[in-house]
Amino acid sequence: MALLEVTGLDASYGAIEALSGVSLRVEPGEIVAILGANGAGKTTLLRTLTGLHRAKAGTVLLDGQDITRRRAHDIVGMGFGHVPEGRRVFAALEVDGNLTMGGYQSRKEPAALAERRRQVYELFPRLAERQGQLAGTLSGGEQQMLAIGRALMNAPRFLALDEPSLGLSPLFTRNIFKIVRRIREQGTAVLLVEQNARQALRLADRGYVLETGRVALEGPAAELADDPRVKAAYLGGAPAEPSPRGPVASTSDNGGKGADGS
Ligand SMILES: Nc1ncnc2c1ncn2[C@@H]1O[C@H](COP(=O)(O)OP(=O)(O)OP(=O)(O)O)[C@@H](O)[C@H]1O
Repeated sequence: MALLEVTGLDASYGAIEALSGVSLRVEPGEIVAILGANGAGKTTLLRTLTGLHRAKAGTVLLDGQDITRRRAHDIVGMGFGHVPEGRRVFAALEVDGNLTMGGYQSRKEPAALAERRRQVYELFPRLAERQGQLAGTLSGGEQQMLAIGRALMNAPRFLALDEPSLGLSPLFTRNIFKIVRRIREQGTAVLLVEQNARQALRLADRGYVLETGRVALEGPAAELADDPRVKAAYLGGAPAEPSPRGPVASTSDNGGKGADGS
């Protein structure tokens, strides 16, 4: 059984249909990348999976349990971690206080929490050095580390990351991608939304390309990286022949970043 099984997911904002019939799965221990141009529905997908936005139709199963209309708080408690776009750390709290907030649901298990805190600091030595620093004064890359560390305080079985490399230098980006690999090695499956398609496909086992709210392409990451349509739209390759399944989103619509997000 897949760890995450999404079937026919629809979501909208008033009259705007943001997701139409999205189906995808993530197996235990997998890293799955979600690619797509600006406005393709990637953030809406994560927000709908994590209960922050209400699905209009479809089902989301986490380890066989229906979480489609559960509250965000309950979904976190079931082992689904979410690192939202834009980091959103608690700026007025110290680094360590942010980790405490992340582990709030396990507050009655102090020994387990202490062990997770130790693991987070081992994963992010830079945060360990800054335990007492106010989160709002951390650099962007450090805030991203903290946002990931905070989500890990719940020991998630499954972690959804929304654009973890956004706005980071190439060095920090490489570091974050290494961390994602280590998180997987520690047994957490990852759903990774990224504009940095080249690196995301190198890291991921499989991927899905979203186009105007629909899954336009899916497959093993290596096959996607080799697909002429993906190359043309996301990897800075030569323009592809028109797709029989419709056009893949245009290269000019990637937020003004280079094809690999640098
Ligand atoms: N709060 C909202 N109210 C109305 N429309 C919204 C809202 N949030 C997103 N949308 C619309 O839903 C569609 C999908 O947006 P979404 O943010 O999920 O895309 P995305 O793939 O994450 O884009 P980006 O890469 O630019 O972050 C877009 O057309 C967007 O304008």
